[in-house]
Amino acid sequence: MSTNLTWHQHKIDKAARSQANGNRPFVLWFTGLSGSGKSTIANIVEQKLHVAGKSTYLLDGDNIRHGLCGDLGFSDKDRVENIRRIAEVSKLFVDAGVIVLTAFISPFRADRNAARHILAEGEFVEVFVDTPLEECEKRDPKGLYKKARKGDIPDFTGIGSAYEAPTSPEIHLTWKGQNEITAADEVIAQLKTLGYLA
Ligand SMILES: Nc1ncnc2c1ncn2[C@@H]1O[C@H](COP(=O)(O)OS(=O)(=O)O)[C@@H](OP(=O)(O)O)[C@H]1O
Ligand SMILES: Nc1ncnc2c1ncn2[C@@H]1O[C@H](COP(=O)(O)OP(=O)(O)O)[C@@H](O)[C@H]1O
Repeated sequence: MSTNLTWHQHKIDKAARSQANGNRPFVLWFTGLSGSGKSTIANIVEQKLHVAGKSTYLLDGDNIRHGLCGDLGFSDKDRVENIRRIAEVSKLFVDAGVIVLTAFISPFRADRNAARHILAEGEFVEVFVDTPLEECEKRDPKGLYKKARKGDIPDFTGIGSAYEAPTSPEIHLTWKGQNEITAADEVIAQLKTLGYLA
């Protein structure tokens, strides 16, 4: 616990940086099972935002676990800390006036809610990539479900570790056989409806 600290108010603030960037900054928080399509869809959404002239940054599970969260594993405790750090980093990017996309399983409801409260009101947009376990397991892009079924990854999400589905996400992508481009288009359309994009 750090003590004897004083918060510094800088002359250039979030509003000034957002205006310079021409963005309303917020976090687009993708959650879903491994293989549900978080990274794939977030990548396409980021490309679309970039082409539209927005400042963006995509924080992706596997990448962040190579650096910032390289000391964390997949115990419940480590996943809680993983999500807390991602939320704090997202907050810094939002403060910089950037649209942040995050692609983490973020399996626990309480942690996603905690992340929401680390951001200011209206800055957290939860996107539930609702792809059934059977489909994720069929895709198995990294062969991890096969390993988990063999017992080699005992705490794998959806098999030996829980995934708590969001109850009221801002955007709910229910997979019904549509491809990733259609899913990304739906995210952009919903962001417009919700007033995040013009
Ligand atoms: N035990 C276990 N459970 C789930 N996932 C595992 C596990 N071990 C390794 N992986 C790989 O790590 C990626 C998930 O990392 P995250 O940081 O998103 O996980 S979490 O939000 O902290 O639960 C996840 O990536 P995605 O498939 O992109 O979701 C896996 O590639
Ligand atoms: N509708 C879809 N949406 C997203 N990904 C899809 C879809 N259909 C097939 N895929 C494939 O499923 C895999 C999803 O992997 P990934 O995006 O890494 O998921 P996650 O980040 O949730 O683990 C990719 O190989 C992608 O090409």
